[in-house]
Amino acid sequence: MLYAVCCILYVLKRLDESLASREKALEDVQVNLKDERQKLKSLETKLLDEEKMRRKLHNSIQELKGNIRVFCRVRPPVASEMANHGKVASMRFYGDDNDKMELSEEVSSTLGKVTTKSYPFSFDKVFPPESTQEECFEEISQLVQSALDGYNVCIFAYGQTGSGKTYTMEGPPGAGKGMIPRAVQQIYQVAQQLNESNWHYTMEGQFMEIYNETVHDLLGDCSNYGKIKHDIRHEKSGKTVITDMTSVLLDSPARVNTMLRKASQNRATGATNMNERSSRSHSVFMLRLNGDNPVTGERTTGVLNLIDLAGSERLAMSGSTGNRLKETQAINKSLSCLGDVISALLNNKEGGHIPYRNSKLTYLLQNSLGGNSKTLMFVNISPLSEHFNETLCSLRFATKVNSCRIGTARRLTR
Ligand SMILES: Nc1ncnc2c1ncn2[C@@H]1O[C@H](COP(=O)(O)OP(=O)(O)OP(=O)(O)O)[C@@H](O)[C@H]1O
Repeated sequence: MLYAVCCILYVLKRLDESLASREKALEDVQVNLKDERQKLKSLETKLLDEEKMRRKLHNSIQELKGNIRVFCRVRPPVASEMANHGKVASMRFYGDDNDKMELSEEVSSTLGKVTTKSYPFSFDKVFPPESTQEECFEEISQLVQSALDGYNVCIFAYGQTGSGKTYTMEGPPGAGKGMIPRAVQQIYQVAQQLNESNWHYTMEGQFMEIYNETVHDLLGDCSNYGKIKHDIRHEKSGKTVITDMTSVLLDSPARVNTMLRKASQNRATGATNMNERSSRSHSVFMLRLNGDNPVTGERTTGVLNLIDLAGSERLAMSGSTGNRLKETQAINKSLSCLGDVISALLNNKEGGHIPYRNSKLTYLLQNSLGGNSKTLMFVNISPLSEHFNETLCSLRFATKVNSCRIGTARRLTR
């Protein structure tokens, strides 16, 4: 009996010891957990600080590069042009930063003496004919990042009909895909990474066309095309609202392809000849990026505008009548207003007048062409000799834009 009691006491003692050591282990685990939580919190704070610093540095770099930048892109000759014995103009590309080009032509004097006349140009970047879409996008991807960080960004393609504007902006599907699908893809990727710093993004896209100074919805019901009047309003918050314009929530990269297809369908509805129409209207893809950080309480709205402008060639006014004359006048007016706005920005003193209201295009882009925005212009040019004069005009217009340096961009916060 005594032996049994001793055994029970012994077992109880061992159990007691084991319990005590488990309690101690639990205590240790709790202390460790507290330490780990503290470490995690300080890492989170560090991550937030680093993200803030990244945004600040990124913006400083963009400002140093200039808030209006101009890239020149020369397309290669296409097969049909080569088959028709198209003559390629003499062009030279140089500069340590791939930022210079020279156009040359042979001119005959009245005495029959042939000399070479050269026209040198310098831009932020020059893309020769062999440049890929990937190379072009690499240069603009930093501006896409700025839109995510809450700045208004405007990227537009300027040039004569057939110079490669649509190819640059939308591009053929696959490896050649253009700036719009690449920008959306980058935004998805970066938005996912920024989730780790507690930033949550939503993206809404609108796609519109300005034809004859009238705004059309390219994402609405085809049967409504041209029947609804859309007004442009700028709210005090800096937001641009276009009334009754379809807005598409872009919650997966595949949506952008569906959206581009829909836009091209609508464009076809509005035109008897799609190519003809696309070169005589401006298309504007407006992507609004709303960022929300519940931890820091920060909210940002950035807008990325990608604009494929109407063909810039000087269309003969004489002989044009009816619709053609109206179209010609509308294109000439809006492109020259764009030049006027840029000149005004160039010469602007604080608070000076900028004639945004003189055309639908400049009014729509008001918040993306000024002190509160970053702007990039692709001037697309044809390589052919027969387009030499138009090419020269485009390069001169772009030079005017390039010498325009606008004020410091401010981030839009909601
Ligand atoms: N970088 C390029 N590489 C290969 N082909 C190109 C390139 N740029 C343009 N092209 C081709 O050149 C032709 C004209 O290009 P595109 O339609 O993009 O011109 P555009 O300036 O948009 O004309 P439009 O004003 O009529 O819309 C197309 O056949 C296009 O595929």
